[in-house]
Amino acid sequence: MTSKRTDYLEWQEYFMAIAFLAAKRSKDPCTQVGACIVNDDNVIVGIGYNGMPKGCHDDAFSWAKKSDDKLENKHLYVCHAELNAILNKNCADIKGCTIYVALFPCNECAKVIIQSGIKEVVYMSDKHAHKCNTIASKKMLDAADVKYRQFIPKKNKIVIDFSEIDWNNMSQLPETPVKRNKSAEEGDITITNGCEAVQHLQKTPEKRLKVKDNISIGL
Ligand SMILES: Nc1ccn([C@H]2C[C@H](O)[C@@H](COP(=O)(O)O)O2)c(=O)n1
Repeated sequence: MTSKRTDYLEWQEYFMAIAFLAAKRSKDPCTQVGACIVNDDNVIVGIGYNGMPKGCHDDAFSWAKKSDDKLENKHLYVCHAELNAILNKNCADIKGCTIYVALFPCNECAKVIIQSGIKEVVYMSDKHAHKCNTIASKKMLDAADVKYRQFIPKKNKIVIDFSEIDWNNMSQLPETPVKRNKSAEEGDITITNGCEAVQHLQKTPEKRLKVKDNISIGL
């Protein structure tokens, strides 16, 4: 029996990665934030990123942070990722859910989180911990018994490679790097990792059988 793969994403990695992927949609030139809301069955019930309200076009409103013209500062207008994730909810209510968010929620988001019934915040960065709005946020979350904890990922990067879907069963090649144990012959390849072998196979399909038969394993 072929066992399942072992390098799949764990739930928390997956949810935080969804939050980070959503952040890729943000037009904020300085800070892109994403949020992902999950219920007790590990079902995603809301996703959001920081952006201007509907109808307030991204090119019509300034993304400035410290403009002399106070009305040019984005903070007056931008909807935070947590707010958008809550407003984007795809179910009647999100009571008892967990929100995964890249940055610790500000005081305004804490209000919405509390009022929505979310019971836990999982965050990556608390870089504004010293600021009043974060201190106030924690004061309210604590008073409302909304738990919060930092997520420390096992891996710093998750790569989404769209070409992966095209791999055939040849991608089930040995995962550990192997080296050639004899002089290279035409068509031979050394598997330095399954990816390279698969890419080579895809480029030279006429050699597929030859290369497959002659793939060197071991040292
Ligand atoms: N928990 C958070 C914190 C921040 N944001 C958004 C709001 C702004 O677009 C940006 C913060 O601005 P900056 O750090 O550049 O002053 O990040 C959010 O959505 N959720």
